[in-house]
Amino acid sequence: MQVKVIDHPLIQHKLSLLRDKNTGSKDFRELLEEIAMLMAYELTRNLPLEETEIETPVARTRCKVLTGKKLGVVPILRAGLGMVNGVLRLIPAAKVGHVGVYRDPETLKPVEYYCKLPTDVSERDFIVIDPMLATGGSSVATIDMLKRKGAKNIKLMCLVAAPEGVHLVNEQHPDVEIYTASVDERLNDHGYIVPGLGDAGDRIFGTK
Ligand SMILES: O=P(O)(O)OC[C@H]1O[C@H](OP(=O)(O)OP(=O)(O)O)[C@H](O)[C@@H]1O
Ligand SMILES: O=c1cc[nH]c(=O)[nH]1
Ligand SMILES: [Mg+2]
Repeated sequence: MQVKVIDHPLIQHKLSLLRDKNTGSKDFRELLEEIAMLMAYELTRNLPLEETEIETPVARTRCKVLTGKKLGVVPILRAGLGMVNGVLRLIPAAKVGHVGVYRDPETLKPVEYYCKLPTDVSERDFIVIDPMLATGGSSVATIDMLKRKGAKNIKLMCLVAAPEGVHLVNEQHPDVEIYTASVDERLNDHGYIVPGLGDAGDRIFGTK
């Protein structure tokens, strides 16, 4: 199983608060955004730097700045929207694409309904974001879509993953690195992650 678990104490603490069924939508949204920002810090660890020369109030010096590599963030609607602002706080120059995929509650298969990406897809590195990686169907469908449009370098960032979803993404897209705050035990008979945190979209938007 190829997956990077980000086990920073701040992320783990906030994730535990998110899992609690008594956490309401307002706190859920705030915590999710904070965790997304902390996870983005880890995902961007290897961004390329270049040297430049600047003048401090004291002396001229050489120092490092980002090369300006083009990045794209792609939330999977709806629940992925809850992570966008956290990621953009660290990489504000990233363009945001949107992919609409929902999981049919009977078949658990992904249903695609929207796709709007930056025009220069093939020039960007992408981070696909969604709090939940359950069967993996929605993430695989989104990555398929991005690759069909020309994306070559994609990372997947989710909050909670099931082993089943990690295996499917590894199998279908072995080049895509998965980052998560937790690999949980399993899926239940309805395809929900156990222990998980319930339906992420409904908890963010208060729809249930
Ligand atoms: O790995 P999978 O088995 O595909 O399940 C995960 C997907 O399910 C949830 O979305 P949902 O279908 O509930 O849509 P929503 O975000 O609009 O609520 C979640 O946000 C993922 O996109
Ligand atoms: O546990 C799960 C599985 C799919 N989608 C969710 O929102 N939660
Ligand atoms: Mg949902």
